[in-house]
Amino acid sequence: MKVFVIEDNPVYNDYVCNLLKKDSFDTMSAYNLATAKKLLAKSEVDDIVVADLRLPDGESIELLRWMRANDKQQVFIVMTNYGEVHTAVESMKLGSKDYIQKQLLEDKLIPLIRTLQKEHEKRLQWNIPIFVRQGEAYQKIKKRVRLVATTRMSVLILGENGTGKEHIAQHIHQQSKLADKPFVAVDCGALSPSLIQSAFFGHVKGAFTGAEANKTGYFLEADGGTLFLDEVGNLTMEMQQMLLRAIQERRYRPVGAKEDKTANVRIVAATNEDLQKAVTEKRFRQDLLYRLQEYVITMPPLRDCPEDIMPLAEFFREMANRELEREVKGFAASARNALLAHAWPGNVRELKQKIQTAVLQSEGDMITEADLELDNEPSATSACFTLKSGDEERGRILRALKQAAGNKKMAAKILGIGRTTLYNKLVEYGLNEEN
Ligand SMILES: Nc1ncnc2c1ncn2[C@@H]1O[C@H](COP(=O)(O)OP(=O)(O)OP(=O)(O)O)[C@@H](O)[C@H]1O
Repeated sequence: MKVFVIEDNPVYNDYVCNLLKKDSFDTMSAYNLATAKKLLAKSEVDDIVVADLRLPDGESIELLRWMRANDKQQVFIVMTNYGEVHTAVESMKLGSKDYIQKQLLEDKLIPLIRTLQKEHEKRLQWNIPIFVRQGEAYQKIKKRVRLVATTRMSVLILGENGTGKEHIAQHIHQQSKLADKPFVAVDCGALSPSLIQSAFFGHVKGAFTGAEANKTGYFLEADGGTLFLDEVGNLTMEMQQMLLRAIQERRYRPVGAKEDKTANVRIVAATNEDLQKAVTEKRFRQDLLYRLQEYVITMPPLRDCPEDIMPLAEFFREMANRELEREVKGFAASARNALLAHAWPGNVRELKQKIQTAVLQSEGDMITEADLELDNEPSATSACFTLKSGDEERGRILRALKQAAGNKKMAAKILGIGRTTLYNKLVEYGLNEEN
């Protein structure tokens, strides 16, 4: 998946691309409509276009029209300045997905793209095969899933973006007694604050302007089954209060209704945020957090599961071969090393994307390091090698050494730390002799 940035000001174009690259998105730039059309001729269905409203050779709405006329249905986001919102809204009638004010771009662009990406994944979700990971950390998670699945306890799944939290939520549902009932996933970050109450609880006809018929909310849709609250840290305080009541008292009231309904769902929530910190900052209710975290499952970042990287990569290679009708047979040694050394800030999602791109670009039987387009500088995420307990840190170092077959330079790269730091840690943990 790539993001096409169409913006005539080169400095601003670079700024947008860098913002996206920092979050491990691939980008392509165009500075006018003509080049944009040329680039888009080779776009994939899951690509996204972010375009300035006005370009030197026309308006980006023209580009959108051209795309739709040429059966290019990619998501289109318009960037606007103050005062241009009206035209942007017009563009949405033509099928652009959203618009974003340039003044708010830094905060809004990445969350918006993530939401759109997830919507795309969701449309494909039920066709997606899942690889059963065998790594040590993952085995522990499977055990925790098994233990909690058959209870009615609320589960909070923690972990960085792309670690597979939603899959775990689905496993919990599938292994529960509610498996034949619905699993409803809600992206709490994507809901408009003005409609959120109705989205969760539904509304009755005439409850507010535009409420032309009764609407079923997520609670009723998931009745008897599992309600999965993704990015739960993004809920407004008001919504948190209503959710707490629904969970605690098992009752909720549809907007405009005269009576309560019974809430009969099991709640599984996920977040990549430190919710305890959000509580301290008064952005999240402590009482709701207690309710959500009756049982906690923490997904490790992919860089902490080096033994899973190659099996997952092989799995995604085969998937990509099937989807793209290619016959790429494996990975060259340098590509393997690069995969193992990369810090994977975007976790499994990033690995999947990189492999898909590599399969597409590969010219021979084997994927090369260049096909992967990895930037192997230790990333900001991997650099924060701050571990809570010595045992955990020791374990991570041992796993990295095992994965790197004892090569300390490679192990340091996998851990995202310098070689000197690794040597110091080996001495500290008495590992310098055995390794
Ligand atoms: N074991 C696996 N086998 C196959 N694909 C996987 C596996 N784990 C994760 N993925 C893929 O990685 C991507 C991210 O997974 P998922 O949406 O579950 O992560 P997440 O932690 O919920 O992400 P976010 O925090 O962004 O919501 C999806 O495309 C998913 O299909």
